[in-house]
Amino acid sequence: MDVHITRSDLRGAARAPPSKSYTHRALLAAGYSDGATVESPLISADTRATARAVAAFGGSVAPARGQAESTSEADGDFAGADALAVEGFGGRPAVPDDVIDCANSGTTMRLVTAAAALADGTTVLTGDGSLRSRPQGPLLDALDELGVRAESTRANGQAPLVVAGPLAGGEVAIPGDVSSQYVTALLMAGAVTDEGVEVELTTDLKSAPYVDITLELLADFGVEATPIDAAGDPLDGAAGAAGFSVPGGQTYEPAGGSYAVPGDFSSISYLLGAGAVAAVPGETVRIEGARPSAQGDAAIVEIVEEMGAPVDWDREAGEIAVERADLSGVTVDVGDTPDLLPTIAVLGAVANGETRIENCEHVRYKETDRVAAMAEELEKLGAETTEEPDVLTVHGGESDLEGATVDGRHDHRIVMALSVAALAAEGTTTVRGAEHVDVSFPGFFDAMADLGMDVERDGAIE
Ligand SMILES: O=C(O)C1=C[C@@H](OP(=O)(O)O)[C@@H](O)[C@H](O)C1
Ligand SMILES: C=C(OP(=O)(O)O)C(=O)O
Repeated sequence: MDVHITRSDLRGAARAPPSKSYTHRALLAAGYSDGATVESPLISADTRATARAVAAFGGSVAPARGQAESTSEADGDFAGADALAVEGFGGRPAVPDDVIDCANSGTTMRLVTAAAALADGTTVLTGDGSLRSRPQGPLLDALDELGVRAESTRANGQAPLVVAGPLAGGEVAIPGDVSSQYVTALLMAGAVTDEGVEVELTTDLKSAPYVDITLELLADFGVEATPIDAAGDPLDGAAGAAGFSVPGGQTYEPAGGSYAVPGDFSSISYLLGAGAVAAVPGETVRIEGARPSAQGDAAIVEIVEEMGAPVDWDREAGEIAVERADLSGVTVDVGDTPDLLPTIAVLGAVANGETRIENCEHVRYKETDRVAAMAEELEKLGAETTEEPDVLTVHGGESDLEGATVDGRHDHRIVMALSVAALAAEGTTTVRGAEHVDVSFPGFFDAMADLGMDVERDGAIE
């Protein structure tokens, strides 16, 4: 689907969709339990992939409330559901009847690979072309070190993957600079092994707040896991950890049998960015569903403020109000917040002066190489950029952005970030592949149109 966006001013309120990261973990944690309800889950292409995996392991996921009448439960679409009832597989995944298709979702593939290692038999995992090009090698090596058969069918560290358990637990070393999802995967599975798992990091951990999300969610499901320093002493959070320890033989069980998913700050970044570049002067764009949680991407609030836009975050009400302003360039380290890179790059293209996005090498291992994608697509809109292996510099203010046809690169975040850029570009911008917003923010264009974005959509949703 192409969308055609014409420069427009925004006003009013939008609701943040529920967090993708928390929804994946909550569905799988409920799968590891004897059953639980996941309240206000994100219903999207990626989280449906995790729901399918839970079902493949012998659990089930069904709408508990709010299911649209036109949607049958059996097709796993869950459209309109505002709670999902999960029947768990009780810590012992069954051997799946079929290949598990993780579609476009890296989180699903990593978390489900470690879950598959618990099964007494063989699981095969695959995904779409993007996912089959992303790195899985460090997780496969870790599982192999723990005595599980874990292979890439093409022997290139990429899916399709073959995993044959069962995993008993043990000690394992893994790099932390490719994906934090490997650590999350080992901790979630490690809790139900006989021996528990000790993970030693062989490099610094990137994307550390995502492991904090995992630790927070595990605690809410009654599961203990601890970041440790080099001496093996416990730490408060994942930042600076030398490793992690999760005792085995634990049971997943959320208090009261249910778990509520908070709003998604990566998704909020587009709404906030849109307000900062395109709110009607003197008015605000308001974002609801923005309660604090462990999400590192909440840093977008400070970044937008530092760039010069007035922002008011009422944490208790979970509401952020933003005004448009003349933005100035900033230097941001995205080691902890890789998913913010496309949004910050767009804000940098609209701002005056240079925006340096540092420590971003791991942002190249996502749905696409997002460093190169943003550098190249923003240039089509007239921005100047410089790309180094781990730094993206956007030279803002050189000239006004001009509408053009840009490629969303089959990547939801590139599509949404470029759509925000289009709000500030002269004339009309066409964003190709806009249907990919379905991965994390299916209602993105509806929310933007409600705020006043002049957007026309054409072509069937694939
Ligand atoms: O665990 C998670 O939910 C995620 C972790 C991050 O990936 P990496 O740890 O691979 O950087 C992030 O980019 C991804 O969107 C979601
Ligand atoms: C990289 C992302 O997700 P995943 O790793 O789950 O594909 C993302 O949502 O930006």
